Amino acid sequence: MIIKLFQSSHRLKAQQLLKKHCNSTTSCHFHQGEMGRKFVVGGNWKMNGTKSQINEILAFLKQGPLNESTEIIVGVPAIYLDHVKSNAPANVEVAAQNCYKVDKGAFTGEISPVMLKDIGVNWVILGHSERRQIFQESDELVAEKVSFALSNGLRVIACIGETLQEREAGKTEEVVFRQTQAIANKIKDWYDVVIAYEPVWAIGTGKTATPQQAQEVHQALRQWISQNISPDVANSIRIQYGGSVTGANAQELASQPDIDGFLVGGASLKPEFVNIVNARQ
Ligand SMILES: O=C(CO)COP(=O)(O)O
Repeated sequence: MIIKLFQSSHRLKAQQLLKKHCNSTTSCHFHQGEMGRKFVVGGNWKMNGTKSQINEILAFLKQGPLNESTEIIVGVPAIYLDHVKSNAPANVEVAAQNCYKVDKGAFTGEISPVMLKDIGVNWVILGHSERRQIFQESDELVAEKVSFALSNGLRVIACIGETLQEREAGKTEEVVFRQTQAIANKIKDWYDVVIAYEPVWAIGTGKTATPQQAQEVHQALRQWISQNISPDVANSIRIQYGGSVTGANAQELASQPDIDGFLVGGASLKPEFVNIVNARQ
């Protein structure tokens, strides 16, 4: 069962079971430090695609080839979730791009985690900077959504990241720690959370963070998580980088030790997404 959990991406759960196992036997060969984090690449389609364009994306995903050791998730506009869920290759998971913090009621235009689960969708992207900025979602609301989605059995890609102004004011770490703390205030278990670090200045601008800039933030965040949440969570949680990732820059970014995958916007609509999925050698 532990091995199965590892092969899926419930690594933290597996790690905790292993820890118990290691404490109860003297002949255990597993040690925490030996446990890698499964590379995870998400395609965030945002508000793009007609049914026929989506079928073209599904066709290149089917054609692949897609690295079997990478977990792949596509973030689909709500209206096409059911269609993509029914037509995506089996190794491609489907995510919503948002959901609300209650299960039903008078919330015109919203969708709930219960509805997502009902059509077989197991993932949701929450707190994307476009939700935070254009739709004024606060740290508090994002955290409430993360908590509610998790408690309904969804797995969450939780997005954080600083604006250009914040970076230039030297506030990058302060912002990403604050956004993560807001989530930490509302959840206990991080098994089903992937964090996407997406510097706002790199989103859709063609200005990718350099591998060093991204690694620096990922490493600082992991250290912060170790000190403020737990060393186990820090060791296990996957941190994706997002912001102008392309087939051309993915490989070098993927070689950084604290970059565990990507959340890809524009390039996830194109066949080069396959190269990004396969970027971790
Ligand atoms: O916002 C993003 C993914 O969520 C990144 O978008 P781009 O890859 O288009 O910069």
